[in-house]
Amino acid sequence: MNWSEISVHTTQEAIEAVSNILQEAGASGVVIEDPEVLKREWQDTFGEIYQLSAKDYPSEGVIVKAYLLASDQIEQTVQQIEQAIQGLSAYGIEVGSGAVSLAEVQEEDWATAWKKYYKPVEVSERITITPTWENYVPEKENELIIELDPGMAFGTGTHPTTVMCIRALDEAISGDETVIDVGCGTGVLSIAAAKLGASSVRALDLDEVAVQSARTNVELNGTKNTVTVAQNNLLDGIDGPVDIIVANILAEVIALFVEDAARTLKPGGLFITSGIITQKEADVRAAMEKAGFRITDAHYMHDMYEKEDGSRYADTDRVAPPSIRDRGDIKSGWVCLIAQRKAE
Ligand SMILES: C[S@@+](CC[C@H](N)C(=O)[O-])C[C@H]1O[C@@H](n2cnc3c(N)ncnc32)[C@H](O)[C@@H]1O
Repeated sequence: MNWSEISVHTTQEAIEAVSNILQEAGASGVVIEDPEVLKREWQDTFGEIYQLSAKDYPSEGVIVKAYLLASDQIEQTVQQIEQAIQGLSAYGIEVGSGAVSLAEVQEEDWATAWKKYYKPVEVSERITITPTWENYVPEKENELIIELDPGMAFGTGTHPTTVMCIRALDEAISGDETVIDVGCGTGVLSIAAAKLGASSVRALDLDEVAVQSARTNVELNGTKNTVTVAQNNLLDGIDGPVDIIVANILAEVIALFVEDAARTLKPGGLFITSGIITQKEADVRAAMEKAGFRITDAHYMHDMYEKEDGSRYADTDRVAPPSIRDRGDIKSGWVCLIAQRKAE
């Protein structure tokens, strides 16, 4: 399989905004080549492993890279990306040259590109995710480690939506819960649920590549006795009742199975959903309430905020300060909704 690698030469300030544009164009993630980060944190610690050299990073500015399946439409997509990037200056975002370049990569190169920039990250109170090729040593007592090799499936564990789901699982699981993970990707949420203490987890995905990847990662993490992986469309043919359903999937897809989720959960059970952009939050809330859920909590991670003067800025911490959230002027970002099935 061939992939198109789209590289954008831009500024630190524009990273989040450019990443958003690339994701809207269909990329499931981005790689950021930032010489400051590479020089400061990586060369000393990981230099030998990653074998970084000057050609790996730009001499000035930042390169944001994304990968899309090669297609006849790619030139057109690149033009749209260029226009969207130039349009950012209208929001007060300095994009630098904003130059966009295109290259073809083979599947093997793609895997290598991700591996180079993926490092251990503490995603929740108890869970740290580390790539399989890192020799990570736990830094605190009771730290739970998930080792992942994402390969071609979605789910390095570091996307804001995945992080919010893991945090919600960390809060919800105290021991012996039964869990279903709809759209498991690499299996990261299922493995997290098992490590946190769930007694049984069903990991489901429609995509064969994801199913294979999840199986590999479940085994790698020693969670095979707790997690079963299967190819399945949403909750079709799946029986409950279970304590928790987690689904990091687009809002439009959540709407398709919200009633099945209610059917498959125990009364009082939790439906943890992310993959919802803020603009779709109200629709998902309405669908959940109609299906018999009560929304008990909502978490947000944002890519961009609007200042009072109307200009926009990217938030590098990716967490909305309450002052901004309360003013309701968030323009783009992700939501994680936690809903409880009402007792009958
Ligand atoms: C955003 S990824 C989430 C992966 C992982 N759970 C995580 O949080 O990182 C969404 C996943 O949903 C899967 N998916 C999409 N539509 C689906 C469907 N109709 N039934 C089952 N899985 C689906 C995709 O293949 C993909 O792996």
